[in-house]
Amino acid sequence: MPSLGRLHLITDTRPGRDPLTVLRAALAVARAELVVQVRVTDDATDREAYDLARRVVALCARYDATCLVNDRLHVALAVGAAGGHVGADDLPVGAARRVLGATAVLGATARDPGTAVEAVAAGASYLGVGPCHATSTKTGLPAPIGPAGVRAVADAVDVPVVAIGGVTAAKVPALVAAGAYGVAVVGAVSGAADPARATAELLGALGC
Ligand SMILES: Cc1ncc(COP(=O)(O)OP(=O)(O)O)c(N)n1
Ligand SMILES: Cc1nc(C(=O)O)sc1CCOP(=O)(O)O
Ligand SMILES: [Mg+2]
Repeated sequence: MPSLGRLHLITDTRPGRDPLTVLRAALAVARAELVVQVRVTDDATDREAYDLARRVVALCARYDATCLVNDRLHVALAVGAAGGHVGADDLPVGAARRVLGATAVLGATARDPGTAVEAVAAGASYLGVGPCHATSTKTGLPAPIGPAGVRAVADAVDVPVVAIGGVTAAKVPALVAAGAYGVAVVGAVSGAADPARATAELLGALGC
């Protein structure tokens, strides 16, 4: 299984955002340390997801960075991504593992230790854990679990824990101290005036 980067950038495809421009800026700074998760809005077509994902795979390949695809595992396979990420509304982790194969990177969302242990037993190779802090990027989330919630999950599993939800560079040290291996962000990079600088700040906070 490929080693996992510690900074995960999730594409922001909301209206007015320019995910590929943001990605180019982030890749130039983070290079192989970056994991890019292609996440499109639920109303996007598979063709739109495919078109974005194949462009992201090509950009990542220039830097030896990792591309994952959120939810749509057939798109991950179609574009030759390194793997995918699933949550409670997606294929179960075991089924996702069967789809992607034994060597793919497979992330699963876990908000508590019990779910985390089950996800790892079913084949998850890392866990997305959150929401750590309040976020306006995604609606319908439960209350933030904070660093203590991250610690509870990290103590229960032996795969990398990637903290997500309202993560900024300033919040990274407490999350790492709680056992997070890495962080996943949307707004901290996509919403920054200078995405390259924001990427550098996140990497610095991670100690990369
Ligand atoms: C790294 C990471 N962690 C959690 C999620 C959330 O996945 P999910 O719960 O399936 O929600 P959607 O992203 O599909 O709306 C994630 N994408 N990445
Ligand atoms: C896509 C997503 N999933 C979350 C979860 O907790 O499952 S939080 C989130 C959005 C993260 O965006 P930002 O970095 O802008 O807060
Ligand atoms: Mg999902």
